Amino acid sequence: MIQLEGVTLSYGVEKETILILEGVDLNITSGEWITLMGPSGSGKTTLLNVLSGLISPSAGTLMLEGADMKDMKQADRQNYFRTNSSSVYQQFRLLPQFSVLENVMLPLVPYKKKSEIESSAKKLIERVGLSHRLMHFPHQLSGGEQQRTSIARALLTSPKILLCDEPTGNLDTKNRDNILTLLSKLHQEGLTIVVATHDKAVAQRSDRIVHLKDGMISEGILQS
Ligand SMILES: Nc1ncnc2c1ncn2[C@@H]1O[C@H](COP(=O)(O)OP(=O)(O)OP(=O)(O)O)[C@@H](O)[C@H]1O
Repeated sequence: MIQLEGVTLSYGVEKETILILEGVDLNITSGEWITLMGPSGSGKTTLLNVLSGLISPSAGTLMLEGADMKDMKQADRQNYFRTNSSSVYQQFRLLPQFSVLENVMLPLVPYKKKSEIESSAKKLIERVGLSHRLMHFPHQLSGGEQQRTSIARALLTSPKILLCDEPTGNLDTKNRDNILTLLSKLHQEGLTIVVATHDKAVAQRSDRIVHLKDGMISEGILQS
């Protein structure tokens, strides 16, 4: 589905070049759940940002469904990422002035009429168990409810790959388990998932753990 070969990312800060990712090789197969683990600053979020198209590698190859990203027109590339991948964040990133329903509808508001999006959004809100919270605002929700709202929002575009950055980082154990159960169901239904986390309980649900250290993949362990 997505292959990274020798992906390197560096930033120029003042006169220095800082290497954030170095020669990352990673093959993400359709339907698998990969967990990225590694110390703080090892490059997990940066790698997710490369996978979501937010950052382009400085060197190396990113193959999207067999096509080299470098050979794609910018509009095709943007369209690929917009329609194939969605992200979930530790801080939820819901818009405070909008209701649960409005937040979940947001990704498609620029592209479709609201009347066309509303029923899909409501189905997803039901899916994450929040139908009774439709018109509530983020500040009226618990952390777990906010994260379930953000997952519903991420699913609105029917992505093939879900990229999650510390999705349970702000949650207590019960809410973490709810989110993990939801992610596991989505995975069983065929969604490809990549999660960056420090939490071993999250990693245990995945097919594969990829360890990052200083921007390099240090090992990959296959779980039974
Ligand atoms: N725009 C930038 N300019 C310069 N350095 C950056 C930039 N973005 C990230 N970095 C650096 O890249 C390194 C990797 O950051 P990243 O956020 O990917 O790590 P991480 O593994 O996700 O960390 P954490 O577990 O703390 O979230 C860090 O040293 C960070 O300071």
